[in-house]
Parts: sequence; C-alpha cells; structure tokens
Amino acid sequence: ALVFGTIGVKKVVAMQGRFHFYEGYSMKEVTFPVRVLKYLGVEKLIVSNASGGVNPNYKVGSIVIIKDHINFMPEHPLRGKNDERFGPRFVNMSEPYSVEMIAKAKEIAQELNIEVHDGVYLGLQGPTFETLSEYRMVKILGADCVGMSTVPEVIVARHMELETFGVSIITDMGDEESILSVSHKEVLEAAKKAEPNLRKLVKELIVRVNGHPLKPNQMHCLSIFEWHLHHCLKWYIQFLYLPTFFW
Ligand SMILES: O=P(O)(O)O[C@@H]1C[C@H](O)[C@@H](CO)O1
Ligand SMILES: Nc1nc2[nH]cnc2c(=O)[nH]1
Repeated sequence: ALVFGTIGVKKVVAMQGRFHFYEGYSMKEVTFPVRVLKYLGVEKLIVSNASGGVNPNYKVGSIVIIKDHINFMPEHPLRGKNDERFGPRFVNMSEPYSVEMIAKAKEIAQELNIEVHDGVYLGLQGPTFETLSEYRMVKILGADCVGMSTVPEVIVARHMELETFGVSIITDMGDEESILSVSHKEVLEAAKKAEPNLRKLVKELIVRVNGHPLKPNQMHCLSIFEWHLHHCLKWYIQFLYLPTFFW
C-alpha cells in the first residue's frame, strides 16, 4: 500500500513495506514501486533498512547513513532490454546516495543530538543471515554493514534520476560474540528502539531538503489536513517507517 500525506509543506508518499528478492519476487517486481513513484512525480527517495554491522565502531541500534553500496545481489535489476523512457542503458553510479542529502542529514543529526555513522552497505540475497566467515568476507570487501534489500531499489532510482538518501539501522553485529543470537525477532526489536531517532531525522530532512513546496491553493487543504496530521502523526509515522519516499 502507498500512504499519501504531507510533512511540512512537502507532499509525501510512503510504501507500507517492500518486496524482497528472497521472497521469490523478480528484481523487476522488487523495483517496480520505484518506477511507479517516479511516474507519480516523486523527486527524492528516502530508503531505509535493517542490517548487520561489521564495522566495530557500530553497535546494535546505530543509525548508519549509507554513503555507498556494494551490489552482491544475484541478479541485476536492469538486466534485459533497456527501456529508454526510464533511463539509459549504462547508468552512472558514482553518486548513488545524494552527497547533498547526506550532508544535510548529518547537520540535522548534530543539531538534534542524534548519533549517526556513515558507511557502505553490501546487499546479499538472504534470507539466511551470514555465517561468521561471510561477515568477515563482507568486512574484507570494504563494507560496514550487510542486508538483503535496498541495492536494487537504489539502482533503479539512479536509472530514473531520482535523488536518493539511504539509512540503515544496525540490528545485529556480525562478530563472534553476538552472531549466535541473531534472529528476525531481535532485528525487529532493535529496529523499533532506533525508530524514534530515525523518525525525527527523516522528518526534519524532508522539511529541510530542497523540493517543490505545496502551491497556495494546496495550502488551504493542508490547513484542514494539519489537524488530522497532528493528531494522527504518531500512528502515521509508524506506517511511514520503512522506506519513505517523498517529492
Ligand atoms: O527490508 P530490510 O532490508 O530492512 O529487512 C531486513 C532484511 C530482512 O528482510 C530482514 C531480516 O530480519 O530485515
Ligand atoms: N544479510 C543480513 N541482513 C540483515 N538484516 C538485519 N540484519 C541482517 C544481517 O545481519 N544480515
């Protein structure tokens, strides 16, 4: 489901969940929502995920601003005939995550006293969590965290020239002491704990980032909508949770 709303004077559409390759969807299906969002007029994409940390400076609950990724997914979302209406055959991936949005998010985090790290996310197929040796491999390959999503969506976002910001919550650490206990339940619990800070950060980023504000006639609707938004914000944001898209 797509949830439509506003944050400040920005129109927002959030996906209630995402598709994963490990669930059996094709890469085209996994990334289809990004195409839809682009055609809805979305200009900027905020994508979030849960991941396992291999950078020893992280701990469970750390918020990591994704500065780059390594594509280790088994299939490429742009494989096959290229549709030039969407984007070019060969996509420049030198700045998959917006440097401008990263800088703004860091500035906000400092102001709000929220501890953030930055790092490289490596995407694997899943659904298994990594073995100790695989976590070690992830680290050797130059990544700071590992997960099962995001990379295909970001590739397709770049294909369509959507400016992208990515953030990851470290829900488990891929080290010898904590690895024995990693489970999906723990992933959900750790993500929930980090959620209030992530919510503040993302909300403020949406407010401050460049984009088209609502037009004056839309402001009238907004004032009526604001009461609703104010009273339902808590509920709303829970659904905005992961991942959030806006334009
Ligand atoms: O959709 P994300 O990447 O946030 O979900 C992560 C990876 C798996 O789907 C799940 C593992 O617990 O969390
Ligand atoms: N692949 C992978 N995905 C995750 N999602 C949350 N934690 C992890 C992890 O340790 N590994």
